[in-house]
Amino acid sequence: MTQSLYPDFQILLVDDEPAWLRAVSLTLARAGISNTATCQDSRLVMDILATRQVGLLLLDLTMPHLGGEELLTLVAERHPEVSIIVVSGMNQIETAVRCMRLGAFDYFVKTAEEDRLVQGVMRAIRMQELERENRAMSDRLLSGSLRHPEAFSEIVTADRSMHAIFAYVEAVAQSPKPLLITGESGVGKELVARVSHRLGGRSGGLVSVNVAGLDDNVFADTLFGHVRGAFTGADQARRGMIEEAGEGTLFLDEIGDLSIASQVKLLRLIQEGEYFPLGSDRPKRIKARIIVATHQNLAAKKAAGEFRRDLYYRLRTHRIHVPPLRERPGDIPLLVPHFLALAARELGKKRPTPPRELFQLLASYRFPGNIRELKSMIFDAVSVHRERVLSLDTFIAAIGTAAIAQKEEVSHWNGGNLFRELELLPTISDSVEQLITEAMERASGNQTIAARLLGISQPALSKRLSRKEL
Ligand SMILES: Nc1ncnc2c1ncn2[C@@H]1O[C@H](COP(=O)(O)OP(=O)(O)OP(=O)(O)O)[C@@H](O)[C@H]1O
Repeated sequence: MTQSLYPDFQILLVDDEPAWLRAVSLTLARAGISNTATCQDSRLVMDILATRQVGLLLLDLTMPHLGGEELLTLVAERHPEVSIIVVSGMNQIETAVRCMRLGAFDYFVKTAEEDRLVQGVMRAIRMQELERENRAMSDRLLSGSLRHPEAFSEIVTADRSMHAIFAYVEAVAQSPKPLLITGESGVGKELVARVSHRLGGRSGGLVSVNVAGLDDNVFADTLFGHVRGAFTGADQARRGMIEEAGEGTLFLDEIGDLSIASQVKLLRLIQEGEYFPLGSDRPKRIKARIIVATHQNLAAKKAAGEFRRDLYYRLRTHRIHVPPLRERPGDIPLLVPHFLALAARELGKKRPTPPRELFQLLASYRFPGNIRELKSMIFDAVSVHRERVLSLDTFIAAIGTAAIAQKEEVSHWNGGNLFRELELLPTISDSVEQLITEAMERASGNQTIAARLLGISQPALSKRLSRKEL
């Protein structure tokens, strides 16, 4: 079995003393830092840097032929992407200051404790990882191209903002930091989370938990699990979802609904990377990546004191906002045939042809339930349809009901009187005329649709239109 090396880049130890090289390699290997190489001749270092993926250099200062300070100057100038830690036999503050000025990341004395050196190396590794991640992310975002366009095939869209989201999802897919996905209900947040998991190339699966409505104890039990006897009724130990996710992804949906007590638990989990199963005093490490989603406005919840500020900042390191369907109307003509084919396949029917008016009707609607709503409208229509051409009736019925529901919401907010704010009232005939004109505009001139929006029959609308020659 081949063991993977850590970190992804090589750490080169340079010193003319073989005993020191061996000792430091061993110390680092014991701390899990295995991707190391050694070099006894400082004159070879520049060639090695030109040919290998070195990210960090551990450099002695006193070496024959090419001294450490000279080499440090050369590397800092020609390979600014490589971090350098100086490990010197000399405990002189002036030398340390000079080295830092020349570009060293850190300075250690050879007699210092092993632990301090290991911690310094870990710090430099993390910094390198962060820089590499940022570089990769900007390269990909700037090039605008996707490395794995096939991963996004489930997400049907031609919208530019969605393509920008794809590039971002790809860029941060391998980051260990959490990913926050916001957007109205039904816009496709879970779909984005699934693609992100797939692109992360993680060895475990994707485990989804909807945290809305979970009280704090159930939240902790669901995520952390419990040991046998942890509480009355805990006859068996239970693995939590974190363990289920293993080295995969833990997707927490509806994070905006989390109670403050559970927010504290989630914050600790993210900060410390550790958790305690209920009833256990032995901490476990989380290996999964966390993705969270919400349809709520977290910034507003934070401002209202309903969402913890520290958790909010932790979660928003990588964030995506998926726009609602009404802001990408160009996607409707792509989504309709996609869902028609899907529905026909799932319902074992022939794929119906959508009537032309369907697109006008859909374009006039705001889709508060977004793509999920469009999908279910199409599934409904296909399930009742018999003719070759799809009937508009189910759509008109669905949109009519939803439009009434929307109107009720609006009238609730405005106190139910559209005219109260007006100084001068329009005449009845002016109001009717404007209402009809607005409905016809929203329905792109389709009388059947406009009549549904107005709550009258099509012949009644037609009569009014011809009467007023609107
Ligand atoms: N661009 C898209 N292409 C194809 N199907 C989509 C697209 N966006 C969403 N869907 C489908 O719409 C439905 C809703 O998507 P999803 O569950 O991802 O939304 P959500 O934003 O997570 O919703 P909620 O906030 O209610 O959890 C799913 O069946 C999903 O497959």
